[in-house]
Amino acid sequence: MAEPKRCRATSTTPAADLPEAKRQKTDSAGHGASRAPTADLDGALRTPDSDGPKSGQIADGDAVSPTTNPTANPAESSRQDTASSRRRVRLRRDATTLSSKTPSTTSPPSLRKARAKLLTPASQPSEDPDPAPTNHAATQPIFEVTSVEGKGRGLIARTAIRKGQFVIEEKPLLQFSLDKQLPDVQEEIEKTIDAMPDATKEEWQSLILRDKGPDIEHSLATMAKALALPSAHGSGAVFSTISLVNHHCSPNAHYNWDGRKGVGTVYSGHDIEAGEEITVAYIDYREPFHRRRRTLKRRFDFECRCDTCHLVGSERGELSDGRRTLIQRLTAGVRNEQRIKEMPGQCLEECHDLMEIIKQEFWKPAWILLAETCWDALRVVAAHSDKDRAAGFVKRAHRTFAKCEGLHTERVTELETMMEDVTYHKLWGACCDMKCSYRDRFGARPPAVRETVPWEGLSKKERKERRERENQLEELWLWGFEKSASST
Ligand SMILES: C[S@@+](CC[C@H](N)C(=O)[O-])C[C@H]1O[C@@H](n2cnc3c(N)ncnc32)[C@H](O)[C@@H]1O
Repeated sequence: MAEPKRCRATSTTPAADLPEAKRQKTDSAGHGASRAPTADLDGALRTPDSDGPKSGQIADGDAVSPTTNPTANPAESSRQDTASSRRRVRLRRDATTLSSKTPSTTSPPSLRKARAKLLTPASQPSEDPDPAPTNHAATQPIFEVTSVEGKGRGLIARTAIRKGQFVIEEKPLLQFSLDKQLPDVQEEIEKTIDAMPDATKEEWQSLILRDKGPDIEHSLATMAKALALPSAHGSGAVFSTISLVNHHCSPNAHYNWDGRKGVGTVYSGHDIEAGEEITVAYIDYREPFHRRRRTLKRRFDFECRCDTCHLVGSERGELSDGRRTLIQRLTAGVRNEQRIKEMPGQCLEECHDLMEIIKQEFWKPAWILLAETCWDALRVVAAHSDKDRAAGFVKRAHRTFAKCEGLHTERVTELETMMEDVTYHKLWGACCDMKCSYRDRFGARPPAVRETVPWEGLSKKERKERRERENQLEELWLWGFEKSASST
């Protein structure tokens, strides 16, 4: 077994960054405050994909210049400082005019509780059956780099990794535009490599994929593309360790670009056993087999050897491909602005179906896809000012995204603001001028989550059953699907 590779950037605990996260939250709240609550749905509606690259999918966008450390540029950071102080001034102005909508500076108990839960250190025993992002790796490497049959090198878990556990965070060795033509990328990369310190150059050299044959070794651009994962504004980033994580079409971990820190992060998507390979998705893995294969060949020049691609017969065709096609179709449907406007009830039901199919297709739930569906459902109910459901979706989306991406991403910060006041959603009330009632749009109001019958006089067994039922109801309510709760 190969010597474990040293991972460089695993020492930042989420708790250590809390003050900075809070500052950003205030900024984000200001954004919300400055937005008209009845923004036009057509203009304001944003698909989650347009927020930046998500789910390991490479997004198209602006070019970025290659750099080994995007945050180290003093001119850039002073520009960011000026921009953020200008934003704070604007925020204060918004706060005076919209004082009734501005969240209090101290977090409400619900938010404090949620944060505290998510920040439970890994070393402390947690009561939470579904624990939150933690940072074991700071003290003990939780993976090793070793060779994996048919895939070259890969990351193998050394210890059991729990769902939502932090695996690694790393600054890229280099970044380059994914939109440019190969010769231009080649030039861009050559310049960056020339400017690298010797140690970084060596790290880059060690990444070179020998199995791609002699040609690829001569084409830096093709090599970099084969190693790159999405980063800021449609650029690709090559990492010393993260670029060694192999692809899987039902991955057990989630790669994300943290634009605020300028680092790539990996969090486990579900429990991973010691000895199991840690995998992420390089592409949108909701696609059916043939499309995934084409995209992987075109962008990364390899044929996937994961278990999902090795399914045969109807297991792959009718079942896996059928479900993934349906997942894609339903996802497009629930993000369609016209449908959100005209048939929100239907969209919400489809979000529910979507979650069920996602749970069926991925033998361990694909949490990031569930979180994105929750985010989609939130947009539907927010556009129609459904406060009850929106609060449930916000809570669930926050919890799940925080597990997949950590606490610092734009989306998680935005959700925290909404946990204080859900009407900060960009689309809040965008469809409220519609001439139909709440009942027409969503059906009857959701039933109360907690039963009002008193507990006195119940036997121990009855109390236990009641508690279980209430927990079940609460779980469904958290997902926002009260209708299902009443039908169970
Ligand atoms: C970003 S690198 C990952 C690290 C690589 N295994 C190495 O040894 O350096 C991507 C390359 O790994 C291999 N690879 C990754 N995932 C794979 C998979 N699911 N099936 C087959 N090969 C894979 C392919 O050769 C691909 O071009």
